[in-house]
Amino acid sequence: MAVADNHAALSTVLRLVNIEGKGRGLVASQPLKGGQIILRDSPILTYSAFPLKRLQQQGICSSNSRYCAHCYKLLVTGSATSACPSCSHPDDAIFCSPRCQSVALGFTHTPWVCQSLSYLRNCSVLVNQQPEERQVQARYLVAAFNLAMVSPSSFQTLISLDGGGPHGGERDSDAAIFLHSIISSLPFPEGLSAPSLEITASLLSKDRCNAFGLMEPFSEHRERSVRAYAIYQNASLFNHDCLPNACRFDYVDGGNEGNTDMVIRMIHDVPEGREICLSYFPVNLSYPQRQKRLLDDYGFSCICDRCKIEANWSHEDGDGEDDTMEEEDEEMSPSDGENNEIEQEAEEEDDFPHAYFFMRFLCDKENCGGTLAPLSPSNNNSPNIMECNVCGSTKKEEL
Ligand SMILES: C[S@@+](CC[C@H](N)C(=O)[O-])C[C@H]1O[C@@H](n2cnc3c(N)ncnc32)[C@H](O)[C@@H]1O
Repeated sequence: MAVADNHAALSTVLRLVNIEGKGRGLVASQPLKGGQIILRDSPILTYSAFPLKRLQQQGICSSNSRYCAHCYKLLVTGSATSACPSCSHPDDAIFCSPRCQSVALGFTHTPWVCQSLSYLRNCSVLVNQQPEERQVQARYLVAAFNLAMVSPSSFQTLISLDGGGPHGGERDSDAAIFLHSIISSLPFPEGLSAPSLEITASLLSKDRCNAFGLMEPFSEHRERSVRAYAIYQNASLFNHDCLPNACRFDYVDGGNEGNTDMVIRMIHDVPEGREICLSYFPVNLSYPQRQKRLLDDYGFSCICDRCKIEANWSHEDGDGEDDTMEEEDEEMSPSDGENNEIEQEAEEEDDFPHAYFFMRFLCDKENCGGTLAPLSPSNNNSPNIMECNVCGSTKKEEL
């Protein structure tokens, strides 16, 4: 059933529908081809993924890199930058160009944001006694309340996003109580009161369910980490599947305007009417890791076809945190006894769709774990060239 809402400009190839057990979702309104771009979306809100106080001296911070405080492009050492006239913090006030600075001062780095971030950075109970995640959540709340002031309609869009079901806000209730007490002391402009605890909790749940990480540049020698988070009005409507049929590309360090736009491309062909899903994390996570992430962050248990199969495997990694599929394969052992061979054969048969997906669409570059999708057929690209959405490498598909 198609749903009426304010996403009219969504895309001509996607239809917004209600899907039982998932809320809203997007389906193909016509047959779609592998590589086809089905959505381009600009963020309604972005914020830095770095804590307010980077603890580099203790080796805790994962990156020494600096990014433009507005568009999050990498700032190359020695390149000309431009700074906020009222503050000089290297994470929050350095811009890659006078243009970014001028847009930021009227929008993302207003005097109120500038003052609020300085205030929070001096808030000892936040920066010295709380986990780094809490500091990043505080940044997000500043960005969200600023959005309410500079673009009330975008703030309404943010509030309208899914927050992980009716109990979504409860997952962050401790964080909400703590952050609300701190945020209430921010210097809100005259005539504007601090938001209620309920709004704070609701905003945190929107962030948890909808923020996409803009990753730091790929390196074969370092863990992937996030440089900034971005929330998109339309890309937030894609539901999750552990074997997705579309994936996201971004080109944060490329291009000029719109470098934080998200591009969603089809991984393979699908018929009209098929739901289009992304994977909310790298596809090579193990079953326990995926289930934990989905329950903790998004509030649901995944029952996609891949999870139905993998639920019957034995999972020995108790904490479910560290192992990817490749590592887990070694740990997964069928139960002892004469049925071993039969179980093994059944597993291998059931595995087939996964094996095919991993062989064809999982990037095999060291430390990458990205998904491969064909280049867009509309740009006169040679057929069968696959591009990785993490490391950006391309390879010709052997058919
Ligand atoms: C980014 S939103 C996706 C759009 C959302 N369904 C809506 O109505 O706006 C993420 C939320 O969608 C729901 N969701 C996404 N994928 C799902 C799935 N495979 N099974 C059940 N619920 C899902 C969960 O409530 C999740 O917190």
